Amino acid sequence: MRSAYGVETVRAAERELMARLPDGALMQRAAAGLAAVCAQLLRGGGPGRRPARRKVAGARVGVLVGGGDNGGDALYAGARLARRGAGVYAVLMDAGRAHGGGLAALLAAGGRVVERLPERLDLVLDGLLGIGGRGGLRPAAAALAAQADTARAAGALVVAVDLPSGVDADTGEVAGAVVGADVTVTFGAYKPGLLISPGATYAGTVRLVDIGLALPARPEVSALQDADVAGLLPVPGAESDKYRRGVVGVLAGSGQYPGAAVLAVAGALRGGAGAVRYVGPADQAVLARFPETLIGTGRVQAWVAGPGLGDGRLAEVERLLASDVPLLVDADGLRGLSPEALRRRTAPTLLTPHAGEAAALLGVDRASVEAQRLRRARELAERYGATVLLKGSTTVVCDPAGQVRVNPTGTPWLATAGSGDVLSGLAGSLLAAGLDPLDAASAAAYLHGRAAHHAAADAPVTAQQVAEALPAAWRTTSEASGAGGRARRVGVSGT
Ligand SMILES: NC(=O)C1=CN([C@@H]2O[C@H](COP(=O)(O)OP(=O)(O)OC[C@H]3O[C@@H](n4cnc5c(N)ncnc54)[C@H](OP(=O)(O)O)[C@@H]3O)[C@@H](O)[C@H]2O)[C@@H](O)CC1
Ligand SMILES: [K+]
Repeated sequence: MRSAYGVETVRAAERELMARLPDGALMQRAAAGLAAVCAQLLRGGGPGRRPARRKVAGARVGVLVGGGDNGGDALYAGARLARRGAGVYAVLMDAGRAHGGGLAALLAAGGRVVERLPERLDLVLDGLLGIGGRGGLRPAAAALAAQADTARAAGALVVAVDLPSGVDADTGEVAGAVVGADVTVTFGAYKPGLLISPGATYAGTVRLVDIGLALPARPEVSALQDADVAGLLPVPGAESDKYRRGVVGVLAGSGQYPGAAVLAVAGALRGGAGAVRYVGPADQAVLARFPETLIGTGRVQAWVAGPGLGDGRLAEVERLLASDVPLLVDADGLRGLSPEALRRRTAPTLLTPHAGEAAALLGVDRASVEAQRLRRARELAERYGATVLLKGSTTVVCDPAGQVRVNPTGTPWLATAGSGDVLSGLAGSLLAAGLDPLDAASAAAYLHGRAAHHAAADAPVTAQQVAEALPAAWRTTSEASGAGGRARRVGVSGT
């Protein structure tokens, strides 16, 4: 699991640790880790944007230095690289405020202060601002961010110190100019802004340097990895039958959108429930494609309601809202949903909106959801008293208690018609198999992204192909974690 902590938590942990260490020790730990990653990149061990130099000596390194400790880290790391023979050129955002010790170390190691970044750099360190940055970059910082972009376009690797300057550490929000990094070297803990777009997009590959912080057990945001997901996936035991494995009901499709029913069932069949029950007018289309589907109402352990329903069947969604069965509501089912109806529910509810649907539920515009994914997902979960999976560039899952997971496996190829229907079927199936909404939603998003990678292989992909690749995604996730066959046993009670 990748665990991310917000600025206040990191600062508190830093204070606690600094009180027990000699002055400056933490910054030296950070700078040493940063310089080690830079040396590795210069030797060719990273995302290769230009031919590897194979050595640090003779490399040309630019350093953008802000007025706080982020600039201090960058200066000390620059000094370490200069001592190893690199030519290091520092541009100070505000000469009067650059970290004194760091600047002295850089100059003593043979580094130079220059007015602007020189040409033909191999690597640029972005030490403009870290967790002390607030709001959009001011003009002087924005001008230096633009210099980083120019150097990057000319082939330099850009390494962000702690986080790309211009990214909000707590939310991933970006207001205006920002540094686009190839690699971010972050200290002590991942920050939420490094895992959530748009921030995650600017961070590139994130490397964590341990500086010895003691952090709370519960992270503010986490991103599941293979082993976590493998541990959640339901595996039938010898005593399982289809009912014990859980039955998922799918209320989807309409005369206008029969395909949504087929795709939701396609996802549900690959999600670990023992059987899928379909209710709606697209039964012939569903049966033609999946003869194993049960048709018509009957007992289920979870419902998926909404994909392709049109607006004629909202009364059926309302009936499910009044039931005591776990319920996933997606797409058309989300229209006109009332917070009161959800809050009255005794069983868990999972909402799976995309940005436009989330915007409608919150009464805000879509752009504000895209720009503030974490904030908006939290708001939705709180207001509706439900777990929310907000689909998009970074899928964010948030439960009413404020636990947040972000999905690391997404791909832009998933922005294709019907892929959300597959996801809701899959997540509903995991709910029926007994996972709680937070786990069902985050495991489903993970597998769904993985499946898209399998199916797309860097080319356009259809929702049906994503559904068909789900078993391969399931297998690779289990195998990569070494948990093949050892995941949790399912047996749903009360069937
Ligand atoms: N604490 C520790 O133990 C350790 C901390 N470490 C490192 O310290 C970093 C945090 O350092 P920090 O607190 O000094 O803040 P930092 O990120 O340098 O930014 C402050 C500067 O930015 C400026 N500024 C702010 N907003 C701005 C904007 N929008 N546009 C432009 N400028 C803006 C602000 O100016 P001011 O608002 O004061 O005028 C001030 O000059 C952390 O990320 C990590 O790298 C590591 O060494 C490990 C040990
Ligand atoms: K930075």
